[in-house]
Amino acid sequence: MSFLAIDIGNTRLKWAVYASPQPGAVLLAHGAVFLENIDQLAEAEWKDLTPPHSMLGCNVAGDAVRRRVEEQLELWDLEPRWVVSSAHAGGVTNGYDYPGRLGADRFVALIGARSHVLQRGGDRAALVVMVGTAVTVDALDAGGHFLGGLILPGHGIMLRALEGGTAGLRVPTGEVREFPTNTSDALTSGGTYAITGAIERMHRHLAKRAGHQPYTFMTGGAGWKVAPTLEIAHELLESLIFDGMLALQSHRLAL
Ligand SMILES: Nc1ncnc2c1ncn2[C@@H]1O[C@H](COP(=O)(O)OP(=O)(O)OP(=O)(O)O)[C@@H](O)[C@H]1O
Ligand SMILES: CC(C)(CO)[C@@H](O)C(=O)NCCC(=O)O
Ligand SMILES: [K+]
Repeated sequence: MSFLAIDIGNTRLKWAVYASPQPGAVLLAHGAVFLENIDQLAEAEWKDLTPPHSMLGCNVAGDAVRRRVEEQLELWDLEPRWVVSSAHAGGVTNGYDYPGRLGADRFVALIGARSHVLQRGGDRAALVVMVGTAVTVDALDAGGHFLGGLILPGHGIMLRALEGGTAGLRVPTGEVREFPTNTSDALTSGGTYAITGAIERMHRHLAKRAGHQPYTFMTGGAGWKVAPTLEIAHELLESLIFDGMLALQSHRLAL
């Protein structure tokens, strides 16, 4: 019973097909396309796939994009289903003031993180970091309660904002340096340390609240760029959102 998981971010759509809708299922195929190219999925990347039996998606790119993806899904006899953040699902209790307003990608990543914590024995808090178009840094306590989190601009948005708002900051990508001595390095280092600084700060908040060192799980297209500069122990879990969707789907089927 193959299962298609779709993660629509603000820059790219990521998809993966698993042999079954269960955590740890075998990955059969996967891909990523920029949102500009999603109207070609059915005639390109998805054309020769074995038709999946079920699907679940999470979308933070708006209803128009979701509808365009649903058109592509007409290739198969599937009921499109999309995650909506709620007060409680997949072992996570959502502490947002208005639970439905939490980005579905954040909710699903928290559910994925919770399933990783449970696999490792349970009783530990987790910091869930997603480095994509935007960066989110979300805190999960040892009981699976989402305590709250940060949203900040990703690297690309920070650079574009600086380029757009100034006359002298249109320069090539630089290197991360402790003491940058040119504009390129100053911008690249500023963006990277803004992100790692926020992560390290939230890690302190969560360690203090939990009374122990939390796990730190990092995911997202630009996670690998941040990882070398991050001064706390962490794990890159590229498939965290898909792990969350597998956990959600298996919970749903078990009900
Ligand atoms: N070499 C780079 N220099 C600066 N910014 C970059 C670079 N590569 C990627 N980015 C930016 O990092 C952000 C995230 O990249 P990417 O699209 O790979 O992540 P993503 O997880 O697919 O994002 P989303 O889920 O939000 O669509 C984008 O805003 C992109 O512009
Ligand atoms: C913050 C992003 C853009 C990260 O992808 C997404 O989760 C989103 O649009 N969230 C909605 C607002 C919120 O989570 O509070
Ligand atoms: K995302």
